[in-house]
Amino acid sequence: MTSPLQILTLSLTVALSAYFGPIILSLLAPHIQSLLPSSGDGYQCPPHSYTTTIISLDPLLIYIHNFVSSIESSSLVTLGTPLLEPSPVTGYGSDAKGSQARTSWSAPLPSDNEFVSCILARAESFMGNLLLAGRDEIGQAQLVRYTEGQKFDLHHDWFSRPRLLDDDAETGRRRLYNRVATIFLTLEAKNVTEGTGETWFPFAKRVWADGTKKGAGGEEADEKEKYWREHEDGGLAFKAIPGNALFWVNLFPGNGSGDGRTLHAGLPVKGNGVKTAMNIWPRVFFGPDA
Ligand SMILES: O=C(O)CCC(=O)C(=O)O
Ligand SMILES: [Fe+2]
Repeated sequence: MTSPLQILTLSLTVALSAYFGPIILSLLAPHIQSLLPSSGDGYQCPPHSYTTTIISLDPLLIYIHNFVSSIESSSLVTLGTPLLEPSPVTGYGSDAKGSQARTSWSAPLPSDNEFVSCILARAESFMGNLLLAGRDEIGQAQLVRYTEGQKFDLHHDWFSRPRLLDDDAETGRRRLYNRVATIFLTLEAKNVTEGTGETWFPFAKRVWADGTKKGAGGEEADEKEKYWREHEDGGLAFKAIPGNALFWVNLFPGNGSGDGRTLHAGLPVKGNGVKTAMNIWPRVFFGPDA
């Protein structure tokens, strides 16, 4: 027989769950999707939860914290790893493979994969008014991997002359494009030691570069220095931290020409370090066929 104490306990449990249940659910809701399995089954693109810090205003360079979750990172790495090949260098007019300037591995990522399309949509929404709907494109994502000694020497991501879109070859349309901006996202950094595998911008200056070491943020500024440092040869070097990304604008807004101050390098990964990252290069189109 059920005792009065059991009935009381049961009623209390029901009442408490009815009261606290919705509160607990609403607290968990933003995190539930990122806890789903990495197989892709049942994955639904969650709303973003990144935060941003403006590093430089001119050119615009923004540090993005937690652009992707660890589930998203590992799924992208798993997806792209079997596709990796020696990296081409496309910025200088030809797609030379095996260049000594860029010794990493890379792979285009299929845009129809649910993780890739989710991150591209996130990137596109981050870009806001930089892309014109119906004309411009977010482009194809690229996975890159660096192992011992691999690097990408100083370069720009923009093309010195806009390129013709290969996809137009069959239609006779002649659309010219350039990479208006870059989102460079670190997905994995295994055994990547301090001072190695960084992304270095020799001309980057902090907004608050006024000769003093710290910004107005005080302790907050100290905290942020975990993510980047002043490089001994000038500019700023950003550490490879999984989930975090760099966003910068490659082209001058007025005439669409490339901004030389966006020069950057992927510094060598040393020892048994492995850095895996993702490039997103949104395209703006020019010319009468755009
Ligand atoms: O590896 C890096 O830190 C930068 C890579 C890069 O600049 C590129 O792939 O275009
Ligand atoms: Fe680059």
